[in-house]
Amino acid sequence: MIEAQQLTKRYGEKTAVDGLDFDVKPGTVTGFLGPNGAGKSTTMRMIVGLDAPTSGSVIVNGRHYARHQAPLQEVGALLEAKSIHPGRSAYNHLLALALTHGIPRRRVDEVIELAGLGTVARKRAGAFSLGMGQRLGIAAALLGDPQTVMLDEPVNGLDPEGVLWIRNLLKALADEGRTVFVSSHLMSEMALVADHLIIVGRGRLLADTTVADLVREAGGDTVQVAAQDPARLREVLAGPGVAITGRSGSEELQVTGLSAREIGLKAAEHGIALFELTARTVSLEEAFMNLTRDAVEYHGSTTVETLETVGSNA
Ligand SMILES: Nc1ncnc2c1ncn2[C@@H]1O[C@H](COP(=O)(O)OP(=O)(O)OP(=O)(O)O)[C@@H](O)[C@H]1O
Repeated sequence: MIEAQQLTKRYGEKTAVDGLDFDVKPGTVTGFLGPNGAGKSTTMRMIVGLDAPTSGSVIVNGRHYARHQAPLQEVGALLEAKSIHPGRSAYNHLLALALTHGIPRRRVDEVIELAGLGTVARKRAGAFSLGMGQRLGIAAALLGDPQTVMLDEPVNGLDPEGVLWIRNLLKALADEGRTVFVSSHLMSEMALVADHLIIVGRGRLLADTTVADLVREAGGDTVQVAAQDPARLREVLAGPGVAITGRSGSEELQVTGLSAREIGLKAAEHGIALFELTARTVSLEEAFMNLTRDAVEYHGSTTVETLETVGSNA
């Protein structure tokens, strides 16, 4: 469990993290999202005591990181991959970490196996590809068999097989009851792996929600309908949990609370002709863009609207 209370970090004039309150709970994968410069890495650094908060606090498994007697056995973190002596082998790197933290030697072999590094474990880490370096960083994070695992951009540099491996690993860690906190810019990946999301922008909390709720709030469960007799269709669709909007005089309606299939069946039952029946799918990426549009620190020259137009023509 990670608990942040009014967590704040200022660097001179710059407020990198601004009064964050959130809990990361065990047993689920929690995604940590935000545009570039939103304060994710600074928050993660404060969680493991690499940066001190200007005010507020963050505790892991009930204590400040530095107060844990065996921190590697409490929190495993991947913050910067490849912060490894380039001349040392992966095995020796992990062994040195294990020996200095009271972790048995056999655990080194276990995490090497777990991270799929068996064939390269005796090679110099300096010659590792980005993906191998990520795997080694993850092996190091898991070395202490920690209750809380925190990974900053773990899929960065991994090939498709590696991405799948990470996805399964994160889910398995959460299924074992661990707290899993993971940042990524890859929304499609987050949609597949995370149950819960903490979203920040300009250091502030923008959302603490589930993937499903975020997508739903962005209009992800709306069905667009065009009918010959929209007034009659409104009557037959009305019911608990169903919301229908549409301009008066227009044959188009937007319906939430019913699937396209349910609407089609009801319309057929009452002999109402439909001209359109389209389930609106909103990706996590679109929902994220809607939420963070005003919090993006580094704007490119291409607007979201342009991207969407290009996408729909493709
Ligand atoms: N040591 C520092 N000194 C001054 N400013 C810093 C320092 N570290 C971070 N910042 C600033 O704090 C803000 C938050 O940075 P941070 O790296 O935490 O964001 P992030 O969400 O991890 O970004 P990214 O997605 O690009 O990795 C940025 O504006 C950054 O420039």
